[in-house]
Amino acid sequence: MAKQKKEVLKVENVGMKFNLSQEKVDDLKDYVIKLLKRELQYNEFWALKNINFTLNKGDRLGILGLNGAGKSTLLKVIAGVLKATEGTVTTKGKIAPLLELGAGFDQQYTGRENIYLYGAVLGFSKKFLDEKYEEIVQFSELEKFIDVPVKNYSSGMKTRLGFSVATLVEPDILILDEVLSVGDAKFRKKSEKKIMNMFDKGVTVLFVSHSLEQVKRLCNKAILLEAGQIIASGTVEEVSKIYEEKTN
Ligand SMILES: Nc1ncnc2c1ncn2[C@@H]1O[C@H](COP(=O)(O)OP(=O)(O)OP(=O)(O)O)[C@@H](O)[C@H]1O
Repeated sequence: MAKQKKEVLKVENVGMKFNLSQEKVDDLKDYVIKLLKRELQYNEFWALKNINFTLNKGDRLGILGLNGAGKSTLLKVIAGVLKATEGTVTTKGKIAPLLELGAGFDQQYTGRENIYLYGAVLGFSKKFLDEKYEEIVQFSELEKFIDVPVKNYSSGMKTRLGFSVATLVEPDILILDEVLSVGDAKFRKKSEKKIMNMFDKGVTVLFVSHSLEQVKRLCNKAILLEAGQIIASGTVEEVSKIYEEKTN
């Protein structure tokens, strides 16, 4: 008997609309005045339209597309960072969104304080973070800098700290936006290993990368986005062939 496939993600008719302001607004006062006088002109812009797909446990989906195709927006909608204008996203289990790592840090606070702040945002309790604190610091290799305000960190250091907190628990769905291409070579290897371990345990992955080689190596399925719509989906081999033809 065929093994029952367990559906963990369902994206149905998702659309995301942004309002692009057409004019330059100099400051908040200017904005409020223009708003009251109804002088603000917006261009409606659909960054995603009619997005439909499902993923089963253990699927690893590569999301391909040129700049501005809607890849990051799609990941943010699935992660719950953005609310879709229309359609629904249904997920089962824990999600670890590795998006813009370190972007949510408070620059004035130290690395130590940000571990607790960011950890709380990800839903971890103080007790859990106390228990995992040493592990986080060790993985990030920021022992010497942990009591320094994050504003004095390099972007790679922030990413390392963000990655170490975000991967504390094994998720059911892992959302990766270019994270494997940041940090130095040493940390890249280490983070890729940690993620590979999650793969072995059957995590479901959504992966955006401009490295086709990386997508082919890590994913089994793929979709190709163009101007916010899925124009191809299938195995990673099929879809990357179409993508390569389009970009050559
Ligand atoms: N907050 C926002 N407000 C207005 N427009 C936005 C916003 N976020 C994204 N967009 C627009 O939505 C479109 C899709 O952007 P997105 O970042 O998802 O593309 P992408 O495929 O990830 O591109 P890249 O490969 O450059 O990272 C772009 O045209 C972008 O300008």
